[in-house]
Formats: sequence, structure tokens, C-alpha cells
Amino acid sequence: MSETDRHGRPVPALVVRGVEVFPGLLDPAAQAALVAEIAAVMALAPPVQPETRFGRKMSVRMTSAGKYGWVSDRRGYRYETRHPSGVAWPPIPAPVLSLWHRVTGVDRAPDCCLVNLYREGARMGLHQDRDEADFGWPIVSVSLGDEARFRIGGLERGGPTDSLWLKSGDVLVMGGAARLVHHGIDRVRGGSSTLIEGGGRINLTLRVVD
Ligand SMILES: O=C(O)CCC(=O)C(=O)O
Ligand SMILES: [Fe+2]
Repeated sequence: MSETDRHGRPVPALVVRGVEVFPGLLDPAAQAALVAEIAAVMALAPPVQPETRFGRKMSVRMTSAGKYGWVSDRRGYRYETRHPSGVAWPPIPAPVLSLWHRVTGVDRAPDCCLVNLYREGARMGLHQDRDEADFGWPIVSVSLGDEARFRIGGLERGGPTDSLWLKSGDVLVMGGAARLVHHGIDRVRGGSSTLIEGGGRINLTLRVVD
């Protein structure tokens, strides 16, 4: 199990380009509990395959919980207070919020829990998360289901990168000097987990938006 510091915060087993990695922070029971909570979110706010401004479909399916959800369509990408269907985003599930507070030590709650659903063949290109008002707040990222190769670069585009395989139950924190590092998902190893109904991987990305 994970070690904790004197504030009770888990100690990252690994730091890659400033990104804190907590491998296996969630045990199988905690993973299953989160997946059940996220299934309830997805029932109210079904994942959609977003389009870019240029009309290209992303391979990942997305939905959100919280005050804001991240959406992309022909009008571009932005945070919205409603799902494309018009319903408000469901609240961020309590166990997700407690995980945020546990790994960040931050009192403020996140505004957005982006749910990324990677089915067979889905990936996410190298990017920065920079649609938020204040980069002083960290980002927490949770992996559930199939393993995925996560790529981490630097603050500039086109620099050197490192990669690591993220497994179900792994948690990352991107904060401080690493808040704006480039990152993406090269590929997902299909069938490496049976956690997600219908197969694949779910990533939860928690952010303070405004
Ligand atoms: O799926 C992941 O692990 C990364 C997701 C991500 O970077 C994002 O949604 O901004
Ligand atoms: Fe990201």
C-alpha cells in the first residue's frame, strides 16, 4: 500500500517530468466502486464522441460531472454547464472528490470531472490542459480498466518525451511546474482488463476551472 507523508498525503512512488505517479493507489474494490459511480454519471450524461472545430471526430468518447464539463464541437472547445443534450452535468461522485482531496491536499473541490472513455483503438494526441483560469491548481488523473501508454513531454511542443504504462487504479497529479506539461495517450492495450463493461479504459480528469 502507499506510504503517506506527515500530512497523510500519499507519497508518489515515481515522478516523471514533474508529474507525480501513484501506482495502484486504488485497490480493486475502490476501482469497482468508482466504475459504478461513473456508470451512473454516464447513464444521466451519455458519453459523446466530440468533434473538433474542423469537423474531425475525436476517437475518445467524453462526458463530465460537476459544475462544468469540457465539450468540443464545430464551434470549438470550451467548458459548458450542460451536456450537449441540455441536461446539467451530474454531480461529481463523493469518492472521486475524496480521492482529489487525498492526493492533492487542497481544500477546494474541483469543478470538473471529465470522463474519457477509450474503446478499442482510441487515443489522445499530445496536448496541454490550458482551458482553466488558474494554473495554480493541480490536475488529478485516474486510470480505470485497460492499460494505456501515457506520454509526457515538457512545457514546449516538440521537445523530448517519456512514456509510461498506466494501469487500472493508478493516479497521477499534474501540478506546480508540471501543471502545463504536454501529455497524451499513445495507445490502449485492449483486453488487458475486464473492469469496464464493453471493454476499454476510463480516465477521470479532475480540474478546477474558474
Ligand atoms: O486519458 C488520459 O489519461 C489523459 C486524458 C487527458 O489528458 C485529458 O482529458 O486532458
Ligand atoms: Fe490532458
